[in-house]
Amino acid sequence: MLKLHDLEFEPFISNRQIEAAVEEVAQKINEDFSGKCPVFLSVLNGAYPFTAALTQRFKGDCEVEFTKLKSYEGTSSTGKLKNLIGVENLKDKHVIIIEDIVDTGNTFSEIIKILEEKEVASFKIATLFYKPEAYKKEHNLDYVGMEIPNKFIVGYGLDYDGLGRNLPEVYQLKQK
Ligand SMILES: O=P(O)(O)OC[C@H]1O[C@H](OP(=O)(O)OP(=O)(O)O)[C@H](O)[C@@H]1O
Ligand SMILES: Nc1nc2[nH]cnc2c(=O)[nH]1
Repeated sequence: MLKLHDLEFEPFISNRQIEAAVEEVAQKINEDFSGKCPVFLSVLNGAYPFTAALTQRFKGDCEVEFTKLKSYEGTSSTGKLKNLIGVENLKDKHVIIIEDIVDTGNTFSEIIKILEEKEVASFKIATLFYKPEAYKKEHNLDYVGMEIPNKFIVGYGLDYDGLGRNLPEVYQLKQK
């Protein structure tokens, strides 16, 4: 059992399972981007462990950039999105957006809108976790580590009001 602030969480996905999912995504990206020099665009804060694990497995030249856009407060999506920072110099680049999780898809679709204005050569999305039951958008997700049920999770980059990002495994909110 894990307690963060006022909430209790229970173990859900082991570090081993996460590593296996990262490996699978990395293999596909290596196949698709062989001989190319993609820009991995990591969406802070949550994507930092996935970004490190994924980019270290990339065989070849690549760039790694970081961007930030906030949409979540507490345990539910607020739907209010802020601006994207750090996306200069992407013109004519092959961009792979790295997310820790795609939930409603609001964050991802906002990023797409902004990238389309940046005249990138192409873009794909790689997300470690995906909640198909919560996803409200049409856009196809290119690389998905793991599909999960529509439950609030923490760990491996994901936080509950600032806590839990450092955990090497993932926990889910405990049912009351
Ligand atoms: O698909 P959505 O419903 O938009 O949710 C996904 C987003 O929520 C989390 O970010 P958050 O805004 O909590 O910021 P953080 O990564 O700094 O915790 C996560 O990292 C995704 O970017
Ligand atoms: N910590 C956390 N952030 C999220 N952002 C979107 N979905 C989630 C989730 O399940 N957990």
